[in-house]
Amino acid sequence: GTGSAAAVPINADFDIAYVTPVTLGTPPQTLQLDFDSGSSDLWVFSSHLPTSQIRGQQIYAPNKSSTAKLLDGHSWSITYGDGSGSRGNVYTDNVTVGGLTVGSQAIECAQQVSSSFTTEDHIDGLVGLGFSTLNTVSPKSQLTFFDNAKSNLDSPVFTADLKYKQAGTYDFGFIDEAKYTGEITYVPVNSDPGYWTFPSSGYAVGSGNFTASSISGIADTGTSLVYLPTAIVTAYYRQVQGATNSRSYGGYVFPCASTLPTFTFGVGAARFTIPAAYLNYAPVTPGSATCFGGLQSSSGVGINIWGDVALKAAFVVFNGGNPPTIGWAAK
Ligand SMILES: CSC[C@H](NC(=O)[C@H](Cc1ccccc1)OC(=O)N1CCC(N)CC1)C(=O)N[C@@H](CC1CCCCC1)[C@@H](O)COc1ccncc1
Repeated sequence: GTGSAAAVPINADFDIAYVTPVTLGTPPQTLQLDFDSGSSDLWVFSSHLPTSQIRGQQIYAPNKSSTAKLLDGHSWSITYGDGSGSRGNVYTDNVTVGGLTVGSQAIECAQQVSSSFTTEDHIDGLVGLGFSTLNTVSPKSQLTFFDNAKSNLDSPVFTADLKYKQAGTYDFGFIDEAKYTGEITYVPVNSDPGYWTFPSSGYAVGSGNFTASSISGIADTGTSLVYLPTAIVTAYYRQVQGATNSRSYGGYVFPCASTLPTFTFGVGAARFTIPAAYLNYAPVTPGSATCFGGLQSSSGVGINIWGDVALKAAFVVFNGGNPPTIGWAAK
């Protein structure tokens, strides 16, 4: 089988995250979920949450689904890189994404969410697409939607075609040739950390020379920005008039009117250029003349992350075969 669903930006002014409609249970309950290749829990706002923690989100009510089953004695608790988090209990039920259905998928029902989830009313939960080793359900960890679907997929892959300020798609089980140009460059994935970790072959700032250097990082659809080693990031912002590394704003900022260089990264022999517009991420506060960069240092994060700012400059194939690989193509 195959599936295909839209990835819709949750904010009209800048791409902080993308959500995809997912139907759960019988009769179907549709929620807008953030597909996140940087984590491996499928969790939802649920009828088990105190109403004080719900602010406009859609919820999944297992007791309204004839196919829901409590996973007795199981719980989950997750904390993300930005400090947000959630926890709760677990049901299994049918989950459908873009025509692809998984029966008895673990649906982690939130009983508590952190304030940043309560205030982000466009995200009703997450679909983790990382490796199932990262799943937080205890005492028995659960499989991701992709891992459960894999044996029924025409091909054990999902692809991300994220776009700048417009809807893109996530496809499951097939590679849509119409979504990319040229060849797909595949490189090995180290799944041991549980992320889609792959080697990049180097970078260039604007029209400058390409610096060959092996950079290990993760392809993370759930992270908005790109986080790379400080040496690379300082080389980039040296080319930006008025750029400073602001402690108060938590990263590199610059006058919104500044001209930004592009940023090119290598995957094997292939080269992908992130347009300057993607790197002029957003005003630090609405209407401010100071803007926050889409490229930031990974020194505070602990791992290099190729987030949405980079992913939307390419068509990316997450190949869950044995061994797993990741493919990058121009589009
Ligand atoms: C450097 S990992 C930071 C990253 N979270 C972000 O990217 C959030 C995303 C967001 C925030 C608010 C609303 C909507 C989306 O956005 C920002 O943090 N920013 C964008 C806006 C900008 N002004 C400031 C920076 C992150 O934890 N991702 C995880 C998934 C994410 C969690 C929050 C909800 C949306 C999904 C995940 O893939 C990676 O988990 C880890 C990474 C590293 N070790 C542990 C966990």
